[in-house]
Amino acid sequence: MALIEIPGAQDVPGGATVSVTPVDEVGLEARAAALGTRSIKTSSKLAALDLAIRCMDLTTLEGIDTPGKVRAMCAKAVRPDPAMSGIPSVAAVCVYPELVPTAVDALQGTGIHVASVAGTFPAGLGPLDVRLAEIRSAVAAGADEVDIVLNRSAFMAGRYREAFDEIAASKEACGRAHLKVILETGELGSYDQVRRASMLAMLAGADFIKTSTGKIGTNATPPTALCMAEAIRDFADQTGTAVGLKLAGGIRNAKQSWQYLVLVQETLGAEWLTPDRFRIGASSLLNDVLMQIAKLRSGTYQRPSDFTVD
Ligand SMILES: O=C[C@H](O)COP(=O)(O)O
Repeated sequence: MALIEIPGAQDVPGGATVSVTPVDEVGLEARAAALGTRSIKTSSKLAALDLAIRCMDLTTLEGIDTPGKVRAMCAKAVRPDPAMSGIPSVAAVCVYPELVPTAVDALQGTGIHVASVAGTFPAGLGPLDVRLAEIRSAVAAGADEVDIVLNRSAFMAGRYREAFDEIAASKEACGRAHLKVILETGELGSYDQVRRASMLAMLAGADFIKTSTGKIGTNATPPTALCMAEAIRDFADQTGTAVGLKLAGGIRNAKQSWQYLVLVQETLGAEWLTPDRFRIGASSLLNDVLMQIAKLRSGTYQRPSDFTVD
């Protein structure tokens, strides 16, 4: 059982030195595959899809995003399908800092959170003072949640203290806003590194750990999600602190979302299946979830053209 060696980590309020056990790659992939084949009853599927919407960060992170596009997305976040009764609102919308004021204005009074990718997303390699200023500015504009990217350059070079200190500084810059730390697991190279990065981010103060930016070829995968969920479980066991899990990148269909819900329930328990502890970040998932709900309710498929664009 190896320890992350972060000088002074014991001084982090509420923190402790956290052990990092090596990951059994074969066993992890086998467990993730087995969880993915669990059959779910129709009534449970409807409940799972309702939960997937309530835990969704409806996202647009394109260079061509406009206030008009964000306003339309916010309307969909509040009422995902005005034609169907009983469809909940999503948990949050996620936008670039530039568009936070638009989202805040559009969502006023709805209870839907505004999340923003601050800190020179998606590389997260701008000067630290620039990254921290961007975080403060997004929060000042009304962001409730900030998604930053782990400094993989420092982490992969073994400069754990630097990566840790940057997350801790970002947490401080967030003030009242919640901090999500994107590990960009597709670039970390091994499950051991995913587990180490998860532990480091949690120890540094992350409120959520998140798989991916959605900007590289490898996004959230079931084994990676399982690896992070197990790290969260072990961190909670060792420190008493419950950190949330956000799965993001390439989650496009309802089946993926209920498979991930099963994985989280089986690993972390039902108490993690709330928007406070679980999120799915997605730009193109909501319509498939709505289509599956309509199909399960009526027995027939609707056409994609019956829904507004995600
Ligand atoms: O944080 C969320 C991701 O950027 C969304 O990725 P996606 O566009 O593949 O759904």
